[in-house]
Amino acid sequence: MSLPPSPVRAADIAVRLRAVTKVYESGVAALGPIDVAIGRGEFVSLLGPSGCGKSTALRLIAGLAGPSAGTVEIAAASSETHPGHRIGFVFQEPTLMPWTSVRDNVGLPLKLAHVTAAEARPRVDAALAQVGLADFADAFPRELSGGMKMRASLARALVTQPDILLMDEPFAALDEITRFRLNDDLLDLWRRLNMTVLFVTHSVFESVYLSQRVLVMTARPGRLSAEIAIEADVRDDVFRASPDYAAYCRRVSDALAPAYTGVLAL
Ligand SMILES: Nc1ncnc2c1ncn2[C@@H]1O[C@H](COP(=O)(O)OP(=O)(O)OP(=O)(O)O)[C@@H](O)[C@H]1O
Repeated sequence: MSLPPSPVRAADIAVRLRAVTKVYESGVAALGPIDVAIGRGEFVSLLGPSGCGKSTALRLIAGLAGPSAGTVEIAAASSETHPGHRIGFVFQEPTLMPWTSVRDNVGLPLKLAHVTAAEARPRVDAALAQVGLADFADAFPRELSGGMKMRASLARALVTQPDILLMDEPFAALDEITRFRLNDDLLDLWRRLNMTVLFVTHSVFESVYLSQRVLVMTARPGRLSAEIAIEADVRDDVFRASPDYAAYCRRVSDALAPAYTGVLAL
């Protein structure tokens, strides 16, 4: 089903996909056609069944792969608020180098960009402080809990001061309490750092809690089937327990249900 034009105004668009499709060399039609616009500073979740092309969509936006058809447009960053990279990427696995410290892991993107050690040090310290890991700079990944590893992975994405943060099911492997805490910390970072966030998740509850807009995808090849605005200014335990939250979760679940029709029979 094609959606009506996005409510996002053209001048405020950070990411726009026009008629994007992705067919892998294996012949798998993974995505699209898909048309979507993400506003500057928006927090948008992408929700859909396993294998519907969510990660593919993120990879196309990050430029890690090219579309088979259509265009992916990334707006220029505001150089004042985001002097660094355009895009940061947080993967489902923390993918930290086990043989070196948290500090070196977080500083890797700067090292790869040939930033001097003296210049990198305060930026790494700032990123670690942003995710609450200031006291663990010299620790090794094996000394960190799952949630702390994910914080380190988040810091590694933030160290380049991206204005678009792509997150691919980052909290899926964490226990619920840790996940809730990271959800709150992520929202806090999003507000403070003025980032555009595109967040992939399987969780209806997580998508409603975090997002201003939830984009629901069909089964593969993933297309957008619904777009649900979550109109709640405050996201906290009160919101999580509210009738509004439950109603939004119901709406998103209902929108998602058709995508699973037939999937279990495959
Ligand atoms: N590099 C690749 N080469 C061939 N096929 C691929 C490649 N990457 C992904 N696919 C296929 O494309 C489809 C979409 O994959 P993708 O990882 O984008 O889905 P997803 O929605 O993120 O899945 P999940 O929720 O399980 O992580 C799947 O059928 C997958 O097997």
